[in-house]
Amino acid sequence: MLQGVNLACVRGDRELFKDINFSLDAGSLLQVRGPNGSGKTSLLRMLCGLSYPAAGEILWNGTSIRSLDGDYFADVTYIGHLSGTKDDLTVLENLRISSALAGFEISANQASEALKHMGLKGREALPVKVLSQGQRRRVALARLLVCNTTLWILDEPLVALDVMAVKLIQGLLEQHLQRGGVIVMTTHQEIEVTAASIMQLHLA
Ligand SMILES: Nc1ncnc2c1ncn2[C@@H]1O[C@H](COP(=O)(O)OP(=O)(O)OP(=O)(O)O)[C@@H](O)[C@H]1O
Repeated sequence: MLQGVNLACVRGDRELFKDINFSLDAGSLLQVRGPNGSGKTSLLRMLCGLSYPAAGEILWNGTSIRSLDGDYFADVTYIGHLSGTKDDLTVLENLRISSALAGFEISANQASEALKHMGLKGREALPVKVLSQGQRRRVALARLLVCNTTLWILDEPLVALDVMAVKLIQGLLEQHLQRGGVIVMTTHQEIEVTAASIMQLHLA
């Protein structure tokens, strides 16, 4: 499904990585690891099509993502390390608007259900600015419950989450993989996810 072929990344005058290769089939998870500044976020942004590799090619089902454009974006959910929530909008509005921007219009009821699942029942009408960091992260991650995409690209999804929320997200990741989804994620911590294939990519 997703292949990286001889990928290289240059930022400013630094080459962050080169000759990165991987191939992910349905049900596979790639965990990208490496020290701060090694290029994990840069790689994820490339895989989303938000930036171009300095060399190499990213293929989705055998076709370069450069030539797929909108068709590729419709298959991808990206949740960055900054949650991307809007402070002055309510929790409910944040989820509905971020979903709509990603191409999934959801009703207020669907959003409420997803937020309840994420442990945010009763907070739907609060502006996001009054939430804790972990609660903001939950709002961002609630998108995983309402999207219908094959490829999830997640930058540090577990940061700021408590033990229960980490378990919840790990459960969601597992379900996605069991359904034949593909996940690329960065995390500095160990993850407990059972999958047909879990690969690690270490950036230096
Ligand atoms: N547009 C840019 N111009 C110059 N340097 C950049 C640019 N974008 C990123 N960098 C640099 O590239 C390096 C890698 O950044 P990146 O965010 O990919 O690292 P990371 O591995 O995700 O780090 P962390 O673990 O701290 O999140 C950093 O030194 C960063 O400052």
